[in-house]
Amino acid sequence: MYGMDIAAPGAGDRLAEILDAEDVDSVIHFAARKQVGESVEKPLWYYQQNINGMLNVLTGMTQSKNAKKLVFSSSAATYGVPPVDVVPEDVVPMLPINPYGQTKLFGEWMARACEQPFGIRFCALRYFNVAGCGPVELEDPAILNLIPMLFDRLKKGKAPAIFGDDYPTPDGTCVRDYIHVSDLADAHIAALKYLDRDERKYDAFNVGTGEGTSVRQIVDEVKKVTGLPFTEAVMARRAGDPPHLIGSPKRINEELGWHAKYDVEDIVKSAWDAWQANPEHHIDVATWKQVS
Ligand SMILES: O=c1ccn([C@@H]2O[C@H](COP(=O)(O)OP(=O)(O)O[C@H]3O[C@H](CO)[C@H](O)[C@H](O)[C@H]3O)[C@@H](O)[C@H]2O)c(=O)[nH]1
Repeated sequence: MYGMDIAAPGAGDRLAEILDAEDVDSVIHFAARKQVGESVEKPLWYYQQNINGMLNVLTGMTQSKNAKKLVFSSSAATYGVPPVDVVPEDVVPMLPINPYGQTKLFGEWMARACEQPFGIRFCALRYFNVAGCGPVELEDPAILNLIPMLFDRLKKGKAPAIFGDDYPTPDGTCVRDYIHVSDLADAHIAALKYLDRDERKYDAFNVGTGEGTSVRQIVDEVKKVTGLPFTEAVMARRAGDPPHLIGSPKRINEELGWHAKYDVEDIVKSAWDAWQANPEHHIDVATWKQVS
């Protein structure tokens, strides 16, 4: 294990040394800032973090002897507000509506530009909304996305928040395509195998299910799974949120042979099991009361 700030000056040179010392042939670049709302508040910091991070990863790879395969964590946020309900990879125009999505789209361009001159083999996985947990020991302790944010409010006895219910969607709340983190992990293995092929038709894949779930439906699932008798609160919209974002999995199904195995119930249940297994997060369901 090597620790480093991938966005810091000189990180590319240091990375090249590590890649060669360990004889690495493939890189999965996960390290980035990923909060849509925060990116709207701090755009320059997002550009600094995510673009410099990608620049340094590519610098390290181009300088190294063997590290020429790259799987990049891209995002559904690259699509902005797509003109179709279920978005395929080749939809145009791609117009991200927040700095986070812009950094991911630009990251794809940067990697693509390095293919021909440096022999980088690249593929972008455009994650839709990753949630849930595999083994409970691998819980993501960060409270940065909808399901952990709902649990966190419950832990504090507060009403879980719905950010806006006046969107042009069936129940007025934002619709997303939720993908289990274990399915996402499998998609990376499939992508690495794909990069071994000399003939590759595509370099970007949605990691989605083609199914949309609204924030209110997730809240209802949380009620069912936790058994907690809470009342949610509707708050103001959050800046930078598209009304709906659902990914077509057709390309990744056909080209990579990847299919999602888990549904939204599995996602919420596995997230809750991991939350409850963590002593710092655990909620005593029998005595729980909503205080505000
Ligand atoms: O307490 C909360 C938290 C979130 N939301 C809503 O729930 C939806 C999902 O929000 P998340 O923050 O969980 O996820 P995002 O859709 O904003 O973003 C996620 O998916 C994106 C792609 O769609 C990016 O990949 C990004 O990194 C990833 O966090 C949004 O409508 C958001 O407004 C609430 O209503 N209440």
